[in-house]
Amino acid sequence: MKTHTIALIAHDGRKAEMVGFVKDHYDILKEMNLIATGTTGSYIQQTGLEVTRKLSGPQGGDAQIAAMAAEGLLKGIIFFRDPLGKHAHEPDVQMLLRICDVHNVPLATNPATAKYLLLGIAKEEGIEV
Ligand SMILES: O=C(CO)COP(=O)(O)O
Repeated sequence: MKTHTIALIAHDGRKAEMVGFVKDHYDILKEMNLIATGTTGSYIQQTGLEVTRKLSGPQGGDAQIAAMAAEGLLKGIIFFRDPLGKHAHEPDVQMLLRICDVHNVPLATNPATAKYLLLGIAKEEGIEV
């Protein structure tokens, strides 16, 4: 049974990067329960991975994932933010980042860090990589 859940989120300007990252780390990710914001999740599903989709970010998806982090339900979050874009739901984005720090939830905001996050979780959980 998969006991480790991670959340995947990407802003529009970084969705292609997220899909590439997911394809590159398919074998580790398929051993984990995946949660994603709505649109990011539909892209990830196209790679063949199973993912539970929450609401789209602007509709409250970041807030739903933050709630899961606060409840201790997530091993980590990979959130490829667009550092150059402006978002109507920026307060939700900031809230998610803050909740990760409050509850010491591993958070990666770029592929280089996300790789180490996945490798760390895999090692801790005894997943062969
Ligand atoms: O807006 C997002 C994160 O803040 C992502 O939401 P979507 O995956 O629905 O595009």
